[in-house]
Amino acid sequence: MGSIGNGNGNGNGNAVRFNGPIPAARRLRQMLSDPRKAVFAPGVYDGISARVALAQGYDCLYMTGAGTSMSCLGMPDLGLANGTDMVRNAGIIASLDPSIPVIADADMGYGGTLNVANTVRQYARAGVAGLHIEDQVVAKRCGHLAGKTLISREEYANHIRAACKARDEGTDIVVIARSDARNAEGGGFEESVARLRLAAEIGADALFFEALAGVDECKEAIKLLPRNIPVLINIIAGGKTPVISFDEAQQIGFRIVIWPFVGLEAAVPGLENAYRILKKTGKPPAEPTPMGPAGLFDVCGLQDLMAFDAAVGGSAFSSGV
Ligand SMILES: C[C@](O)(C(=O)O)[C@H](CC(=O)O)C(=O)O
Repeated sequence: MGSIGNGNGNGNGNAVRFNGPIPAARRLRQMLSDPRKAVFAPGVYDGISARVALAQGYDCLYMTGAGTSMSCLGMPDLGLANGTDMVRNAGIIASLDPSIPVIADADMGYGGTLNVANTVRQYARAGVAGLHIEDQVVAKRCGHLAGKTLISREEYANHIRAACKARDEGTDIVVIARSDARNAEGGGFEESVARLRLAAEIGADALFFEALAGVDECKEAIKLLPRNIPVLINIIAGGKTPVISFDEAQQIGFRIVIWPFVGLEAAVPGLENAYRILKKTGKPPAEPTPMGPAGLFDVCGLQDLMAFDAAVGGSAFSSGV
């Protein structure tokens, strides 16, 4: 069982071995080991959204799977992004600042127990600090949509066991068990509680109760789930869960707060507006003041890259850009 805060995987003889703990995962475990503080993780969906969020000084990021599907494939969150799409995006985001832990959506682990274990290994190798695995079928959908189908409790238990066993091969990656039972066919509040308790017994490091409906239900969930294990709340405007602030979530007892769509909700109207104005006027919008290529590239680390080149004796940028 991966215990929050110890920073060690407990290797198992036959398994694939890694060279040592992943710093970002260890950092996330440290953050989760302080019961007085919740982890604040804004959603990012690609390299530039991660850059913009990092510049604001967050100490953790959340890679949204829905956002990955939309930004990388132009598709809604209907299980169309596969493991390869997801691990690639997660690796890009996690590599931008390896000292800042990234919690990444890993959907249902993309198949059976072997796929789940492989997903955990690949995310760990990509530098992801934590990931969540849910109990929907492979043809999944966003947790806040109707018509979700669950795998059985037994199968879910096997998947969480597989994720924990892969984690224990020597990485510190934080395994977050998610249950979508609350608003799925044949599920319900009690079923989510039962599944998350089971996941905690198996060895999950944290729990994600998807689609909690209402503040009272949030409080009830915290009361019913094991005290010694962090619980994540997923806040989406227009979703099932009430939009509460970080402080309110923390007060209720949540230990990880994610806002998957905060960046996308800002970006999409901005893009729509810019493309509309360009089409209508034949010119890009004058407001906000265009940043220009260097300004945009600065957001993506241009200055650091130029400094790196100079530090190793290069002159590629000696007369500026
Ligand atoms: C958290 C989530 O898995 C995500 O991809 O960000 C989604 C968000 C969404 O599609 O509303 C989920 O809640 O299923």
